[in-house]
Amino acid sequence: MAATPVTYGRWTAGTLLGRGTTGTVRLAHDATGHAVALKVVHTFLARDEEFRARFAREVATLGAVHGRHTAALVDADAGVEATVPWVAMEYVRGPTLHARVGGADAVGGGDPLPLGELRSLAGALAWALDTVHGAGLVHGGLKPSNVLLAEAGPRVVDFGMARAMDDASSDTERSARGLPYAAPEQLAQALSTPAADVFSLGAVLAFAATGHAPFAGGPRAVPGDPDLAGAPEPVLPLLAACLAVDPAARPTPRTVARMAGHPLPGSRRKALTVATVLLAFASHHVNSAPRHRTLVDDGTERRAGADGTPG
Ligand SMILES: Nc1ncnc2c1ncn2[C@@H]1O[C@H](COP(=O)(O)OP(=O)(O)OP(=O)(O)O)[C@@H](O)[C@H]1O
Repeated sequence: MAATPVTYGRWTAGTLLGRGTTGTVRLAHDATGHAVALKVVHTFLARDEEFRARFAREVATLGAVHGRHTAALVDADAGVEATVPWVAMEYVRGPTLHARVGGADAVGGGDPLPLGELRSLAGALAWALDTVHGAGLVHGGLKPSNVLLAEAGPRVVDFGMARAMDDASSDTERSARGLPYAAPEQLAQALSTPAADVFSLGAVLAFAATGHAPFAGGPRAVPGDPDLAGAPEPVLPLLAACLAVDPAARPTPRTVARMAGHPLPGSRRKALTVATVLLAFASHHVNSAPRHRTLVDDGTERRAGADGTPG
C-alpha cells in the first residue's frame, strides 16, 4: 500500500533533496504542478521556543529578497504557532557547486572550475550577496552546497537560515558547522554580518578555484593562511581581499563583482553617470580653453584650436 503523501499547506512533499542543520529539504508540488524546495525544520529545533521565534523573524524578511542569483520565497508557515515550521523556496534545478567540483571539502582535490567560470561565479555570488544585504539580511552560512548551478547561472539558497541557528549553537557546534567557510569572527563570536558573508564568498570561490576548501583542519577562531595552491593567478588578489582577517578590510560585494570583471547593474549606470559628468566637465573646459600654441613641423609656432586644428 502506498504511503499517504505528507502535505504542508498546499504543498505535497516528494523526493529528498538534502538534509541540513536546520531542516530537511524536499522537492514539493502543489495541485497545479508548481515545484518548490520545501524546507521542514527538524523536530528538535521546532521544540525550541527561542529558535522558533528567531526562525519566524528571519523568514518574515525573506520575502524581500528578489534577484537573479537568489531563490525567492514562495510560501511559508513559520510562525511560532505552526506545528512544524516550514518554508517553500523557488526550486532551482541544477547540481550544487559542491557536487560540481567534486565534493572535496578537505585538502585532497576536486575538479576546479576554469578561469572564465570562476569569474562568472564570483560575479553571481557577489550579485546574490548584494541582493540579500540590500534586503537587510545576511546569508550567514554561504558554502558550496548552498550554491546551485542552474542553466541560467548560479543561484544562492538558504540565506537567513544560518543566523537563526547561530544563537542556538554552542561555540563548538558553530565551529563544526561553519568549517571551513565561515569568517573568523563568526566562529569566535557568532557575528554574522555582510563582511562575514564576503569572507565566505572568498572561501567558496577558493574551493571552486582549487578543488579544496582553503582552511582544512580543526576549528579556527583565528585562521591561518588560506591554502590557495592551484588557484589561477588572476583571481588571487580577489581571494586574498575577501579572506582578509579584518572584516573592515574586505571588499563589498559590488567591489568583488567589479574585481571579477562582472560589475553589477547599477554600478555600470553609476559609472556611466560619472563618465557623463566628467565628459561634460571636460568638454566645457576644452571649449572654453584658450587656444594654445602648437609647435609645427617646420619649427614655427602656430595658434591652434583645442582639437588641434590649426587656428
Ligand atoms: N531552492 C532550492 N532548490 C533546489 N534545491 C535546493 C534548494 N534549497 C536547498 N536545496 C537542496 O537541498 C540541500 C540541503 O539544503 P540545506 O540548505 O538545508 O542544507 P545545507 O546547506 O547542506 O545545510 P545547513 O542547513 O547546515 O546550511 C542543498 O544542498 C540543495 O541540494
